[in-house]
Amino acid sequence: MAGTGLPRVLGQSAESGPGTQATRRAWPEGSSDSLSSGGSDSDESVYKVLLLGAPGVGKSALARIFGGVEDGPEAEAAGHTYDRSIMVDGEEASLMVYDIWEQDGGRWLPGHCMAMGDAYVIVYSVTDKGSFEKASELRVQLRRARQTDDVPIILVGNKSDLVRSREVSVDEGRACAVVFDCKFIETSAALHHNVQALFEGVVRQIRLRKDSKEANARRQAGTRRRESLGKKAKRFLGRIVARNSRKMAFRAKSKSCHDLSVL
Ligand SMILES: Nc1nc2c(ncn2[C@@H]2O[C@H](COP(=O)(O)OP(=O)(O)OP(=O)(O)O)[C@@H](O)[C@H]2O)c(=O)[nH]1
Repeated sequence: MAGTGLPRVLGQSAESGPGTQATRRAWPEGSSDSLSSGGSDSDESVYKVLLLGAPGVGKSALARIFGGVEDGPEAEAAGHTYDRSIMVDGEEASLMVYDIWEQDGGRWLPGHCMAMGDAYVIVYSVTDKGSFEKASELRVQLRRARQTDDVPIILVGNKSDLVRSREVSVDEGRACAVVFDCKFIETSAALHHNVQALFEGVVRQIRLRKDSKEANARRQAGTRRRESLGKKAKRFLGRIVARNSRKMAFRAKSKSCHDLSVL
């Protein structure tokens, strides 16, 4: 991502609370994502994503990369909330990423943080076993706080570039994700490795649940409409063509925790 310069600030969000500043940006040029000048600003269409994790694991570093904010004075000015639209699977998604966990002297209450997210990214550092244990605790807390909600949770092992000081293996991270029924990815904020995949994965996980809920509701209501043979054939072909689309992903049965494009 380096070398492309800072993306243009496209707008400010009214959602940012006192002490925070939201920036709306787009992935830099040359990225596989399309640039966007921001989608709808209505609350329902903006997915709230909260970063949780022990201090120093790289939450802010990941959030800043998402927000397109470089380290330095601009990072200080950017605050803790980043608002941005990204294209995922040909469809625009607006995300509000909150890096507010245990920030601003505890102004943001943990209970509030646990209640407000449409998705959660629990970060630990692969160089810090303690932060890995903390991630498990947070997962348990989150499960308690959102018992009835099927809210997407992605466990992130950050600092994967620090190979020599690694304390948590990939297998341990993956096993933890399987036990806690969440998704898993390793990232390096320092190298910008997998950061884009992480946030795209967040969008896919939110969409998959939405699709799943809608399908269940339709089934329960018994409103499956009868389709003509032509329509059925068209739909079938459409599915084959859109193999990588979220609709196909939704149908995929895999429970693989490291594949962020399936449930
Ligand atoms: N080598 C390496 N260093 C990283 C990485 N991510 C973050 N860091 C460094 O780790 C330190 C802590 O990063 P932050 O992003 O401030 O961590 P945080 O989780 O937001 O910390 P708190 O604000 O205290 O909760 C900084 O010096 C970062 O430069 C990474 O992927 N690799």
